[in-house]
Amino acid sequence: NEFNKLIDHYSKFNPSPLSIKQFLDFGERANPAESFAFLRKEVPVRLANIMKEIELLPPQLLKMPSVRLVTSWYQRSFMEIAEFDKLHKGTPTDSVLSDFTDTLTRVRNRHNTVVQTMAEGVLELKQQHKSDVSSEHTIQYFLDRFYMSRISIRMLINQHTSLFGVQERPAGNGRQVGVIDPHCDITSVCLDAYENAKFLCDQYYLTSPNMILKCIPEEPRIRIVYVPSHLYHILFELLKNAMRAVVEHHGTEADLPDLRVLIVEGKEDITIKLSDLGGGIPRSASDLLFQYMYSTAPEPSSTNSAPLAGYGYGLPISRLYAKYLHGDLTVTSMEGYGTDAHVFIKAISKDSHEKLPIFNKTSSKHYNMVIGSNDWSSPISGERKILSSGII
Ligand SMILES: N#Cc1c[nH]c2ncccc12
Repeated sequence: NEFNKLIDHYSKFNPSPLSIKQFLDFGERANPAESFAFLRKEVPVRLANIMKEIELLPPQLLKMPSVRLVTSWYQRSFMEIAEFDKLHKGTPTDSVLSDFTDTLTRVRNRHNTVVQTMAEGVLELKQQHKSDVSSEHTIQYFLDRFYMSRISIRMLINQHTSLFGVQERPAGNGRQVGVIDPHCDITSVCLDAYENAKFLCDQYYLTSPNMILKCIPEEPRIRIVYVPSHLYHILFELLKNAMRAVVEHHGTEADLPDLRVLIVEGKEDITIKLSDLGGGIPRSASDLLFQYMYSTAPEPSSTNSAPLAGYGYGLPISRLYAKYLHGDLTVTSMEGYGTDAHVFIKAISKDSHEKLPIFNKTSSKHYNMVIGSNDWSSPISGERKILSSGII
């Protein structure tokens, strides 16, 4: 039908990753018509690419009420924006431009609860079906790409609406270009995140660890071209987890060991190390911190759910924010001692391009991949070999 033909049409195009420099140039030129000309095609292309992957999900997940709801939001948003691409070729009038910006705002608001709604879908699946290794792999692979796609589309929308939208949002220090700060001061974002995580920690535990922050070099202050709200999200999540570990390991009456944050400016990478003496977790558990299937647990009752409770989806999503501009996030624990989290950010803005999922044969292979038998020994000895022709 018309809808599927449109999805197939736009999914044939690869998403076009923008560099931070291009975002800045778009912003400094402040030309809404140029932004419109790019977005009216690029947003449907990115939506169609991820919608083709949604179709490849295990049927039992697709049937979940929450997943059906999210899928309906994507379909409606795709049609609304593809409409502009179809109807308004050439230079847009002012009213078309303001309608487009309003539509982008409506789309962004429609999708505000996508993360928790998908988590509910994963929970529904876990409660109705016994999860197996290959569907866990498929869901992990899909959700990383699905949430990365969502981060990238919301970035495009936020950049356009903050530059050209009616509600003047003079965010940040007034020198921001849209949602980007060309001189983002890492130390001040870190102090903001610490103050807010400390507030939550004090509110729940009536105590919280101090933070010692060190920069190398100390002067001049380390600044990057970055999206402050992304950096804040990452650091807030890591600081909450570190505080929770320290208070729960030492107890609320103890003299708590400080959190230590070290920010180092290298030629290629800027690294933020966040160390705590919160007793760490065993290696067997540290991979699980980033597993969506593992991190999805029934919501604890609202009364006793500690604001720092659970690791939820905060860590996997924080890692995606770091990866979005070709950085990374790792968590390394020494059980019985504490944990180091590292956030890696590209130091050179010309190395900062969006990292986007692409729907193609390679990505499709992940959805019908059956995890074969083990090619490494496991504790159970004497396992029989299984060949395609049967048991030997
Ligand atoms: N992110 C993060 C963490 C930072 N410290 C931690 N301790 C135990 C488990 C997770 C963490």
